[in-house]
Amino acid sequence: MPAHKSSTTFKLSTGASIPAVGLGTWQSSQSEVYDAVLAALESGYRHIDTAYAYLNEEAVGKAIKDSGIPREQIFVTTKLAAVQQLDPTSALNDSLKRLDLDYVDLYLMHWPVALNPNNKSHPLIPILPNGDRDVLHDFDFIDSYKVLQELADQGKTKAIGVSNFSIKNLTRLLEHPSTTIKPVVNQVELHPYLPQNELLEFTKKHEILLEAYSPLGSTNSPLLTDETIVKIAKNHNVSPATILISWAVWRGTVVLPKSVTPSRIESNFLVVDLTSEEGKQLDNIHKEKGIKRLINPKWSKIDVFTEV
Ligand SMILES: NC(=O)C1=CN([C@@H]2O[C@H](COP(=O)(O)OP(=O)(O)OC[C@H]3O[C@@H](n4cnc5c(N)ncnc54)[C@H](OP(=O)(O)O)[C@@H]3O)[C@@H](O)[C@H]2O)C=CC1
Ligand SMILES: O=C1Nc2ccccc2C1=O
Repeated sequence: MPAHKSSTTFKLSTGASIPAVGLGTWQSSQSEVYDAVLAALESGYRHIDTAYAYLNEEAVGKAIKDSGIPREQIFVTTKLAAVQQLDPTSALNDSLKRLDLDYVDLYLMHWPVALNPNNKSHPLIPILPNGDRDVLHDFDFIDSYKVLQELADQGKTKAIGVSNFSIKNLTRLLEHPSTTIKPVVNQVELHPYLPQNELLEFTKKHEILLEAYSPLGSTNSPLLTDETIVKIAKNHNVSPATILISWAVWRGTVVLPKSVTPSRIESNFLVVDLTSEEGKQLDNIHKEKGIKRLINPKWSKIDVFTEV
């Protein structure tokens, strides 16, 4: 089949459906994101990924409303920022107000880390005089996850999940006696230079869906000129981005390409059917190129991606 609009949905462990391709909105300003969300919804997207930390929830919500598409047909995710970890209830209430929605479909803990909300040096990333992030080292993500469960019980979010969780942190969360609602997804960086094979196997076993962030390699991506990806794209007469998005869906992960460019928003909603040979070639790129993690903020002494 030639390139076609994505119609794949996955099932969350709650039973709800989630469209495989969603629009990413990190680094999309309020004015850009309004047009981007409208263009995406017009192209057929029904899944938008935002976060308090992206400072664009108002415009995302306004575009959803102005699109005229019934609310229940759009899957909306927002996230609890590190600086909000001590009060998830107020954080979600405030996000819902900014989005002008009664509920979100998915609320994610953005990072397994808390930053000091009383340090006013920066509204999102407070820093200490030595320049380190003002991390609350006594914080335990188990405590804020308990509150996320209450928010799900209250219906303010249809589902809860996590982001940037390692196997070690997921295991601890799943095994903790206070965990009564499993996270439905783990949103992590995922592309051929960081295929996350062990995490994918682990999450499949636990019925947790992986969501691929920075699937195109984020800003100034080396993936878009990678010779294997370019060759497969030429075979299908599509852009390298379409191959990266198709590969993510082929592996059974949600994929969240960001764009504020109308033509890219439209083409990023297209997928092609990869042959198993092409899928394997994409799976194997990291063996030659090495593993490259693009997003790894410094959380003072904490390395959120360390497995030991
Ligand atoms: N949970 C988390 O911690 C994180 C979540 N995310 C989520 O994942 C989303 C995607 O990740 P992100 O880091 O934004 O990066 P992406 O991998 O989606 O890449 C976005 C970049 O690629 C460009 N681009 C988009 N489409 C194409 C195309 N078809 N051809 C060439 N270039 C293209 C965009 O430019 P332009 O916009 O100018 O078109 C932008 O510069 C985020 O927006 C956010 O929603 C991201 C990082 C961390
Ligand atoms: O969504 C995010 N994108 C990022 C990029 C760099 C550091 C943190 C983040 C996010 O939380």
